[in-house]
Amino acid sequence: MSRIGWLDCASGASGDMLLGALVAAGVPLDVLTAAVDAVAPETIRLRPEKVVRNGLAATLVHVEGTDSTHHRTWADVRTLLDAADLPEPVRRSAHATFERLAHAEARVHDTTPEAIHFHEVGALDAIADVVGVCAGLAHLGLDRLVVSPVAVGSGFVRAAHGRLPVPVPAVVELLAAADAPSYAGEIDGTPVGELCTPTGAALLVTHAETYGPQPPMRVAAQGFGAGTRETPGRANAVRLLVGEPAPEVWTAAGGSGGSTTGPGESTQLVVESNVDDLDPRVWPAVLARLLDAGAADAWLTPILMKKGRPAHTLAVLVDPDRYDAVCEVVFTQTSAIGVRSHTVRKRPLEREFRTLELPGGTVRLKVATYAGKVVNAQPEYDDVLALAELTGRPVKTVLAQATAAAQEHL
Ligand SMILES: O=C([S-])c1cc(C(=O)S)c[n+]([C@@H]2O[C@H](COP(=O)(O)O)[C@@H](O)[C@H]2O)c1
Ligand code: NI
Repeated sequence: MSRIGWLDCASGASGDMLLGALVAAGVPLDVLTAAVDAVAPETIRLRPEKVVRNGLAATLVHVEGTDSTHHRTWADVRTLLDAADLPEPVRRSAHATFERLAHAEARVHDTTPEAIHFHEVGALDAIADVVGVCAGLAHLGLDRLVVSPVAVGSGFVRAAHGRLPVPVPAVVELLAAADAPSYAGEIDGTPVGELCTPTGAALLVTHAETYGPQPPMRVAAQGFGAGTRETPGRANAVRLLVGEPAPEVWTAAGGSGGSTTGPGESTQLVVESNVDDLDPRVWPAVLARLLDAGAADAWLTPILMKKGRPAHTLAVLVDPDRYDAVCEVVFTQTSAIGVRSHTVRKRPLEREFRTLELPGGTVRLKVATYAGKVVNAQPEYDDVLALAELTGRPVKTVLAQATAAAQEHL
């Protein structure tokens, strides 16, 4: 089963906030501690605390310990990571995170990555943040991580470099190099300080596959990772959602993208597969089972496939909540070994059934209205057939009578 994650960075992100979000979303603390112990044995301790940020329950991970070295070069950090007993994927992503930090710092200070002296971000606790987050994300085994546009903050912050404007230059460089969208995240135009730190930004851009709103997903876990500060008017926390990807859904809210909606419009999926090796006698049963499984419609289109093979495209129109049931029918009743799907907008006319009184019995009439006027009135063919059989009259005669009677409803 594939897994995806979404990071909601509406209050920014830092290394310890991301650690908190991972723990809150269900990553065992031991996973993070093992990675931290590998780079800083007996020096750094992770202590989770349940806190409330603006009314929301969140996890604050305290990164505690002492570290007298505050000026590590990128080479020093690399040596530390290389010497650590870390799983290879964790080491690789920690490397990549610091490499991005080194390149960002080099651009800020107009020097080379190798010449960079990390200050705060080179301290052991920051290195622990990085390996802890890399280990936590590796543990989740996500197929993709989507990151929201990042609130970076505004105003000024005091750091080893002195008073820095927010977003701090390293954060700007990190996000710019990854083409990641960001914004101040101010409330009512009031400067909010530093919401996204360089370590947070480096971790985001190293792990993000793409940036944007929450992708369609079935959420299995939600975790808020708290920052140390309490910020008025917002929960100072980064949020992680973990779940299963869901088919893309078109939102019927209208507005964005110039979409217009009509009465009764809904989003549906068209699920398709090209099939060239099913005995054609089986298809009617397949279509019937798809309708039984909740499909709104199911049909076949003859096609000529690669290598000149005659085949059919099976297409199924279905509500997103019946998608799984339809896939089950396709996979168990046909020889298809995969399906593709896309979202479509469905606009139905209002319709109702009326009854036609005909010689020997009744036939249902399906009446469709548009803008309050009847635009279509069609006798139900199954009823016509049944009445023809019941009365022993030709089907064409009953159909002609029903069609004539339907005219009065138009
Ligand atoms: O350590 C370094 S080199 C550093 C660079 C910058 C620049 O933007 S340049 C900013 N800071 C500030 O340090 C603290 C801690 O950052 P973490 O990423 O370790 O959380 C933070 O306020 C940064 O803005 C450090
Ligand atoms: Ni710096």
